[in-house]
Amino acid sequence: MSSEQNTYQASVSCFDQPGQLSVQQGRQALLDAIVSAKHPGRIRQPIAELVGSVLAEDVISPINVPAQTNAAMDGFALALPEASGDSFPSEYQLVGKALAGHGFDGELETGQAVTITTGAPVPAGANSVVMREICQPGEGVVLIEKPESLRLNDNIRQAGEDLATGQVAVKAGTRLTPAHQGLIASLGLTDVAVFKPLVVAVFSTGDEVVAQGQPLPPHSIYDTNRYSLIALLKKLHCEVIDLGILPDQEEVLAKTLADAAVKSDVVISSGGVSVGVADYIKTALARVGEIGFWRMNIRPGRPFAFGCIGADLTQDNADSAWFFGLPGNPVAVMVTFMQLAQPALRLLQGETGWQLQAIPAIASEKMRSREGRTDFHRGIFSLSAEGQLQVQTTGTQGSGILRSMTEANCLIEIGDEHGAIAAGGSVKIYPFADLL
Ligand SMILES: Nc1nc2c(c(=O)[nH]1)N[C@H]1C(S)=C(S)[C@@H](COP(=O)(O)OP(=O)(O)OC[C@H]3O[C@@H](n4cnc5c(N)ncnc54)[C@H](O)[C@@H]3O)O[C@H]1N2
Ligand code: MOO
Repeated sequence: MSSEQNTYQASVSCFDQPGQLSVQQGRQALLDAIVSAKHPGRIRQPIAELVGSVLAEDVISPINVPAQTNAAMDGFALALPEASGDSFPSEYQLVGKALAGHGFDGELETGQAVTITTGAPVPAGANSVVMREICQPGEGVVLIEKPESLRLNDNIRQAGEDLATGQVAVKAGTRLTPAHQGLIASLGLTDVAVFKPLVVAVFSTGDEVVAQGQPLPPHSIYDTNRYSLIALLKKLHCEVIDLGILPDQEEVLAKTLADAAVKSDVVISSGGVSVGVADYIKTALARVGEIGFWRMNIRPGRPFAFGCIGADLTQDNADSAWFFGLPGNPVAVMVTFMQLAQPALRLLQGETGWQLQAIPAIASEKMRSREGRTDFHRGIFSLSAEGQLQVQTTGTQGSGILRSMTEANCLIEIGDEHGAIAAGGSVKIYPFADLL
């Protein structure tokens, strides 16, 4: 901690971090601080409502999927002579039907066939399925137009080829997608164990910040940050407590933080975290908890603060919560949420193996930055005619210009090691696909 941070001492230490951090160090420090924190408890979640939840236990397949070996095409199931190499007869004796949901009870002898539909069980003795389009069914026989195209095991889906009984279908810690929901449904399960939603309390600060529906007095601004934050948190599947807009008063902020920690796992504020004479978030937090670190070499978002409210959060402590103090500028709020708060929130939700997706791209224009600081520009990526991933900025990059976020499809990162990037230089981009 810097000497400035050391003036904000709390009773119990969750942290052991030095002063101004790089983005990498800050992200790691957040993860290190919370890695041993308790996950929220578990609940059983019905299979129609799994998307966005984090799986709390491995899902083990109780059955083979598919349960039976079945046809992948509408046509005829054939019993080919196995020992005839690649040369098969063109005529087969038609002895019955196997329709989806209705099997054929007998066993085929070599040279016999049944009509079959996609998904119907392949009868015993059959070893190939041939598409209807290249067959001519007749009275008691079926003729294959090009017998040289026949292959053993063609168009047959083996029992258990998707999942075998006892196989791990989805690992604990996975954030569930529509594909997982479908896969879990295919096992016949009605519900699975997921982590309870993380409860996150959110408020805006500032005497100039006004709620929607009110007239806008001189020197004021409508509250933007609470709404972008609530939307981001809901996308992350958190349960949100909206604490509204708080005035620039240390006493009120300290009381709100302490109260919020009792009913939430995480508290996120915006504004009041810099060095202005009315910026009280840090002093308020110091009264009811501890600042882990404050200020990072990031733009936008330099005054970002992280800490805890109440006692040691590595223990099961219902009156404590993690705290993220995001800067007031609306772009800084979204950038610090995505780059810093998001990985920590996902870890607290029990999600494992998730990482921010950084992709190399070529800058289509000159981009400003400074060595020793990580800059995040709002960008629009596309593929060039040559198939090269390229990115341009959305134009003016002020930290209060939220339009830049709405026009972008990614953040462009210019790391600490770089100054300005010339057109044609390499940058990293973070596509918005995950959250926006
Ligand atoms: N002397 C210094 N001044 C500033 C520094 C610094 O290092 N030294 N850092 C600048 C940076 S960078 C940022 S970012 C801001 C952040 O400061 P705060 O977190 O204290 O934010 P505020 O001063 O409260 O507000 C900044 C800006 O954002 C507007 N705002 C605040 N809340 C909302 C909201 N809910 N919805 C919409 N807009 C909001 C506020 O009106 C201000 O314009 O500090 C710089 N200054
Ligand atoms: O870095 Mo602050 O976040 O620009 O406005």
